Amino acid sequence: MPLLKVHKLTKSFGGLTAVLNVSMELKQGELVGLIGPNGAGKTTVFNLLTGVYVPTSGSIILNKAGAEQELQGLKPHRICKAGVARTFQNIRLFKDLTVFDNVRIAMHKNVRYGLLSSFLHLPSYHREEKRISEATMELLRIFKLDGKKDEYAKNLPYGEQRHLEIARALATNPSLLLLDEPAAGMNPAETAQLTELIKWIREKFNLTILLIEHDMSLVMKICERIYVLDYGILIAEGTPDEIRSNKRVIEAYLGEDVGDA
Ligand SMILES: Nc1ncnc2c1ncn2[C@@H]1O[C@H](COP(=O)(O)OP(=O)(O)OP(=O)(O)O)[C@@H](O)[C@H]1O
Repeated sequence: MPLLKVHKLTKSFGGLTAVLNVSMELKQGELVGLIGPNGAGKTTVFNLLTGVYVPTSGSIILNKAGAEQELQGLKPHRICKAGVARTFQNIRLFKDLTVFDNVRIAMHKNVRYGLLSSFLHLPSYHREEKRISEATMELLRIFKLDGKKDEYAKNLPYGEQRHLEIARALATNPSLLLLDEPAAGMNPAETAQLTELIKWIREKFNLTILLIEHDMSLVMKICERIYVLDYGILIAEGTPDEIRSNKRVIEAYLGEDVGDA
């Protein structure tokens, strides 16, 4: 049973159909790319998967430990709780909070104390807060941000803000991670480093990853499969080699000489 099953997903905005009958499946542990020209509908697919938009039609089914859950129509926080986390094309951190608090707040999705014990500051509250602080620091160490835990997010260099956004997404303990253009704005050295990091976190956190990316060196290097969108329609699906040599994809998006990894 796939981890995620998307069936005939459609989203129209008035007269414009941004996504039409998109079906895709992600197996547990896969690292899959979603590519296509500007305006093809990639971010709209992410917004549908995370509850920012309600689909016009179609279904999104997440399978967790053998139980299927329909996600379409759920609010973003319910979808996050179900195990889907994301980053954004334009970084959306809590810019006026510290690096530590950005991650700590995301961890609170999984708190194990009730409102009453928090109000009364019972031992269970203190135990849980300690656990959250330790787990937050552990994540910051992984992303080499522990030395900057007290800095405001807005003061981090761009590349580190992108890392912090991924750390914050992981703090919600997802089974599916959606990365929207994680390499945008990065130089080649930063992109190479990010490529390794994405591979590594997949193993470490037992994740399934779907990523949107225009940097074909990254996509072709780490994705096992790739879906290609054009004008809201899936025009191809396959391995990096199949996509590289797909005539329709070359015409719509890649051009003749792209994609050597
Ligand atoms: N909220 C909205 N209201 C109206 N139209 C929208 C909305 N969101 C997206 N669109 C339209 O849907 C289409 C797909 O946009 P989308 O942002 O999903 O493309 P994309 O593939 O992510 O592009 P890019 O690579 O440039 O980020 C575009 O024509 C866009 O203008």
